[in-house]
Amino acid sequence: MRTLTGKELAAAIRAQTEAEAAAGPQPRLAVVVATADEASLWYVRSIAKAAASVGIACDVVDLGAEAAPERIDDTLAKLSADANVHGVMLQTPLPAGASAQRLAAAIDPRKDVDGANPLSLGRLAAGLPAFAPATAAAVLALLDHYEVELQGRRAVVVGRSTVVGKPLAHLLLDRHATVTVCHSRTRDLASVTSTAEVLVAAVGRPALIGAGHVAPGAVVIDVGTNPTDDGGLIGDVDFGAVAEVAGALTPVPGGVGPVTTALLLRHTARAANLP
Ligand SMILES: Nc1nc(=O)c2c([nH]1)NC[C@@H]1CN(c3ccc(C(=O)N[C@@H](CCC(=O)O)C(=O)O)cc3)C=[N+]21
Repeated sequence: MRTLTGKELAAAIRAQTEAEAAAGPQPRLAVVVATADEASLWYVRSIAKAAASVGIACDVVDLGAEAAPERIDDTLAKLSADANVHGVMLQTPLPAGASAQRLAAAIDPRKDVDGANPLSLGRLAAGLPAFAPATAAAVLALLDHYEVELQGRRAVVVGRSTVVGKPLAHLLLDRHATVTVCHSRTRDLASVTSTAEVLVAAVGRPALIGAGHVAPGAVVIDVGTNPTDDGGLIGDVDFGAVAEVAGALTPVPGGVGPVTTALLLRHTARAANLP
């Protein structure tokens, strides 16, 4: 079984991004936060730290966990109109009553470095240039890095979220995989996931995918980052059990996560260099 780690790939992407960022005016990323969620705030700190390391300016705009949707909308619109800001990201989760899908429409698609605006998702589906959500892009980057063939192969995505499952299905289709998307209402999940040559778990349920869900030799990508009670992190895949069956598997932590952060910064550098 091959362990597909993301750390080296993330470092390589950051090195490239540092060079791209140095080629023009300093790229600037604005991260809008309206949550007290610990995992989410951890991600924001790690984005800020990684941005600094590659020469990208990062403004964290914290509106507080009680922020009204109108205030979030207004902030996204102002940042989108600010010529000094090249990338705008709205962190999730959001306060009750605020919809990420609705609010993301206020992000200028040219600055939409986490692919959250519905226009970005539509463009992605239509095969037009757009920023893909960094997490979905990270799955493809890992598969490419480890030279996993996609053309003509059966890919199964578990999870249909707007940030991962749906955009990822389009990215995989674009690469000529045969794609099936499963979700909470899928009957007999294991019978579907067992047909996968490439299996991606992106649901947010700790250890949902066990040995019985995986075909021998399959490539398994674990997108889940579920916090544990002891302050650790566990994926959607039962690593120990699936490692006995799979041909290759990404670890959590140290798999998709670091590549996600690196790609968000790459997108920001590219947004800054758009003609
Ligand atoms: N609009 C939006 N886009 C997101 O992409 C988004 C979001 N909101 N809200 C929160 C989640 C969470 N998320 C993570 C990204 C990287 C790691 C990551 O790099 N984790 C490290 C380990 C961290 C540790 O050890 O605690 C790793 O996997 O190696 C984790 C979690 C992106 N999210």
